[in-house]
Amino acid sequence: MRIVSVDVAVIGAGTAGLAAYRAVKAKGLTAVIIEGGAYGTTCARVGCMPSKLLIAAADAAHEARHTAPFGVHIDGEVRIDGAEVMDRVRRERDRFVGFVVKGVETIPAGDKLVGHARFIDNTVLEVGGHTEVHARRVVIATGSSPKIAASFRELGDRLIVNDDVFGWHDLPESIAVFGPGVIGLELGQALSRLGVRVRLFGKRCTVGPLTDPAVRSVALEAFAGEFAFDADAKVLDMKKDGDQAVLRFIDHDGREVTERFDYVLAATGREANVHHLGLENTTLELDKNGVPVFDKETLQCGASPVFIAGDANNFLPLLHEAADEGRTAGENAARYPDVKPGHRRATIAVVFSDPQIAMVGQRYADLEEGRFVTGEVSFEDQGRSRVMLKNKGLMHVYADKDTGRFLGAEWLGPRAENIAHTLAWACQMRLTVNEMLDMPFYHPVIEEGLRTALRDAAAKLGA
Ligand SMILES: Cc1cc2nc3c(=O)[nH]c(=O)nc-3n(C[C@H](O)[C@H](O)[C@H](O)COP(=O)(O)OP(=O)(O)OC[C@H]3O[C@@H](n4cnc5c(N)ncnc54)[C@H](O)[C@@H]3O)c2cc1C
Ligand SMILES: NC(=O)c1ccc[n+]([C@@H]2O[C@H](COP(=O)([O-])OP(=O)(O)OC[C@H]3O[C@@H](n4cnc5c(N)ncnc54)[C@H](O)[C@@H]3O)[C@@H](O)[C@H]2O)c1
Repeated sequence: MRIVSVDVAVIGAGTAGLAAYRAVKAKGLTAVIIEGGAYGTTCARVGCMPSKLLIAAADAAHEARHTAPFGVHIDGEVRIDGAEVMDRVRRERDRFVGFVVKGVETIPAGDKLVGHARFIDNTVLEVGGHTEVHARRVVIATGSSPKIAASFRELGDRLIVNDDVFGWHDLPESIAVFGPGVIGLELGQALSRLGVRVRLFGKRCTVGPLTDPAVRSVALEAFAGEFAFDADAKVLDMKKDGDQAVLRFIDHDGREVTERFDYVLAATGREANVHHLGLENTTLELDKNGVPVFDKETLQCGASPVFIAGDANNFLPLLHEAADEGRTAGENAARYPDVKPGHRRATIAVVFSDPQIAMVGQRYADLEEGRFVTGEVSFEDQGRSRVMLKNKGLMHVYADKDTGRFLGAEWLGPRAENIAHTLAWACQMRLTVNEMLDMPFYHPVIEEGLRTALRDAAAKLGA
């Protein structure tokens, strides 16, 4: 067994791990970055980027099919070539992965270790059965994986996860998607728009990350109006039969239905990759999910020299958060024991469905009852949205009853990815609703809808 001694060992060469490694090196310390899988990151390889590529193709198909209300007619069929769709997804995905891999190639060979890492104690790691790393500090940046209930295993090779979709060379005829969270909603709607027969099965009427019941019910109606979507499914049985999956379930009308699908996509949530890390060999305290208990500002696990960043800590599993947390964890690993809080931005999340879903600042579910007002706008009659025939959705903005400060928002509506940034910046700047209303609003734009919601909040504040 080879022995390597370094200041900091980083486990995982994803977005968080690479940021941590670079932060340590910038402080002039020695470091190794250990990767057990393929280089390229989850985001570029099987996450953000290939999913958005698939959605872009789906949007093109959808727009082409919906020109008639404008008096614009495409005479003839809108033809989707599944092989071409997947070819572009994989080609462009490989390009994005290539950029990441190029970056990894600039890391000196002596700083890279290939193999799965396991803790022997708090600061000694065994890597791939060939190397023992003695580090003064460790950063865990091992990402997350799909969480799949045992009942799905009956489906054998008909059961797939997001990673499998992006390896396809053609589109299937049909797919059952379990989990109307972020992944299930994005992929389910995209596949449906690309002509795949989709049925989306949910649990307890959740949709995306929404917690505001009114916004959620508008979202449920919008998506269920487009493709088969049972938000509170009662599945009786699922099994593999030849090269298909057979599902028996109770439909909306209470009837028992048996339906066959080419695949079942499990998008039922993700769990941190911490279970094969040998954490039982450390002194770290673990939470109920087996994740080390850590400080959300410094990312330090207890008082130990171990830090945890990105999806591995199960806190804010988003790309920009993984990059920020990686840097904080790396800087604090370098400074240990003199750790300090890293930069936390206002929270922002976008689901690239159509209409898009966005959440900024405090979630409705986390607001204190009686301490806030809700401003509302429906996009049904919002000028610009109606002009473009994108007039679906509902926005709720929340403001502090005493100070008038903007606290957060949840909504479903057109171009939410852009408005989310305006609102996240206002949130981080701790603006009041009146200060936001003092800002310019052009005409005619979707942001005028936001102004309506803010005016509604201002009226309720009595401001
Ligand atoms: C389908 C999908 C779509 C997404 N879309 C978006 C989006 O649009 N916007 C957004 O903000 N976020 C999105 N996300 C989330 C985003 O991709 C993740 O939050 C982010 O990639 C996490 O980065 P990370 O560095 O924590 O993990 P990763 O990039 O997964 O890196 C972890 C690395 O650790 C390695 N590893 C694990 N265990 C070990 C071990 N024991 N030893 C050595 N190496 C190990 C893994 O092989 C992996 O390379 C999406 C995710 C998915 C799945
Ligand atoms: N646009 C983006 O930013 C983006 C896109 C994709 C993923 N992500 C990240 O990845 C994370 C994981 O996404 P995800 O969609 O896997 O998880 P999720 O937690 O968002 O959704 C899981 C969904 O599965 C449902 N569910 C669980 N068990 C079920 C069952 N047996 N039957 C039916 N439904 C079931 C849950 O009720 C929930 O709605 C997200 O939280 C997000 O942070 C972000």
